Amino acid sequence: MRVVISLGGSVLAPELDPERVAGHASVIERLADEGCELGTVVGGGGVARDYISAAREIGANEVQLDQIGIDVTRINARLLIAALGQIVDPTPARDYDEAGNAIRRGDISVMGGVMPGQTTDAVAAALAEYVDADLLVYATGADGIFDADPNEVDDAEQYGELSPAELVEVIAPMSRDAGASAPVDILAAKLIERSGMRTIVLDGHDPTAVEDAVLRGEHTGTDIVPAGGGEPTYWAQR
Ligand SMILES: Nc1ncnc2c1ncn2[C@@H]1O[C@H](COP(=O)(O)OP(=O)(O)O)[C@@H](O)[C@H]1O
Ligand SMILES: O=c1ccn([C@@H]2O[C@H](COP(=O)(O)OP(=O)(O)O)[C@@H](O)[C@H]2O)c(=O)[nH]1
Repeated sequence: MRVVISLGGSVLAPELDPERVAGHASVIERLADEGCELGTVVGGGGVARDYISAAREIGANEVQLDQIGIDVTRINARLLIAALGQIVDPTPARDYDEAGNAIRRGDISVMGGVMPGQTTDAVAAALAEYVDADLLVYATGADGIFDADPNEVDDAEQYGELSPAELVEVIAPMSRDAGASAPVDILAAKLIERSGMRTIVLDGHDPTAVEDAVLRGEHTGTDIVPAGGGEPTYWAQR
């Protein structure tokens, strides 16, 4: 089973904590031990937002801010690689070919951002389509997609399941500025719609949530189920 995991910066590196990074790396190693082929895409987290807000104050434009964000995601990729030992491609992939080649060799691939105007959510969706993944998992700061930000609105309601077209509709009004917060960005939603990729969005603060979802199909987040997706049997295909 081939899986792409998007580890949001808010779960991997809200601030720098080596134990947190090691916890996520342990889960990735266990998934590899269970026979999963893995591509991992990491976000920028608090450090990226600090850099972006400082540069915005100085007068940087949105593309410059995105470039700063991308650089930080690549540093976070190196941090996760450092925690993953021997079974990982030691260099963060700069594009989808590099990531795909590493995965085909049997290595875990880790990458950050690739180009301005998007976030690592879109990178993960593109990588999942490129390597023909069975499953795409977003480990983020909320337990799925809600009708409002659940960290801001007390009675926000979760969508247990969405079609890819519904996902696009829910995500479309959210901000696209550098450093903006959304569980999945609009380009990611459109790529998921185009590819029909089976996708889960879940709260990744506890790294074992990803393991439960991938190996056992157990999670409390949002399932994005393409038309004709049928029963989610992917975890039985390992
Ligand atoms: N409709 C929504 N549903 C879920 N989360 C939302 C929504 N709107 C805003 N958010 C916020 O988006 C955050 C995820 O964005 P971000 O912090 O950039 O995550 P990540 O680091 O995982 O990419 C969530 O923690 C939540 O506070
Ligand atoms: O392909 C990419 C990936 C990231 N970014 C920039 O880097 C920031 C941090 O990445 P991301 O939002 O994925 O991090 P997270 O929200 O997970 O901390 C984004 O807001 C963008 O400004 C970008 O421009 N292109």
